[in-house]
Amino acid sequence: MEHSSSAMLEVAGLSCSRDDRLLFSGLSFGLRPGQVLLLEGSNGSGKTTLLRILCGFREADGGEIFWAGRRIAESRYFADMAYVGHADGTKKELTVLENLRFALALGHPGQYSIDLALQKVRLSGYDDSPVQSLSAGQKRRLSLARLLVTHSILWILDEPFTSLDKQGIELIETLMDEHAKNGGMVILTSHHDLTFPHLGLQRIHLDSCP
Ligand SMILES: Nc1ncnc2c1ncn2[C@@H]1O[C@H](COP(=O)(O)OP(=O)(O)OP(=O)(O)O)[C@@H](O)[C@H]1O
Repeated sequence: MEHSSSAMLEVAGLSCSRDDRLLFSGLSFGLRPGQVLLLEGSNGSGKTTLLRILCGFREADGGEIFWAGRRIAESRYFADMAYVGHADGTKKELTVLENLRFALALGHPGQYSIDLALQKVRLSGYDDSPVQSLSAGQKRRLSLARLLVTHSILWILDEPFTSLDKQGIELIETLMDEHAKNGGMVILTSHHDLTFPHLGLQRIHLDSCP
């Protein structure tokens, strides 16, 4: 099915209930290259659930999601999108380097080499460390390096600031800004406001949906 919109990602009339509790319905928004969308809402309002629907891990009860005018299942969406969730998506028994090589083998090369990405997230020198020996914040930095070594247009980030120190928070904001300026898109959840003046920042507050 073709869908005509100027947005690259178009969410149309999405609804979802869990345990007979309506989380959202008729949720519609569009995202264009260069835009960042911040999903806000209180605990249990459905932010993670919405992200999991956007990642294809969960079916919505109603509505459609389009990527470049096509239903996501009929598009390049899953090749163009990268998700960093609560679990970080790293393999704990592998080393930092092995994790990044693994990510690269599954995706297309991104803007950064592995060395540069490790420098960027300040994990240089940890190449041969097993992930299970890293701190929570270092694991989060590794999951960001994964985003940098592979090419994806849409980053979907669930609470990316968790476990990060002040410098780590600034790093994510800088990376998101660079990604958006390069024509990428970001959807993130956060209980903290962004401190960076992202151009094209959109907000959706799930407590006010429906
Ligand atoms: N595994 C699950 N099984 C059943 N219900 C769940 C499950 N996970 C979440 N829920 C319910 O779905 C609703 C939305 O949860 P969700 O995790 O999407 O909220 P959230 O906005 O991300 O919350 P938080 O800010 O606490 O991370 C909540 O009412 C929660 O109880």
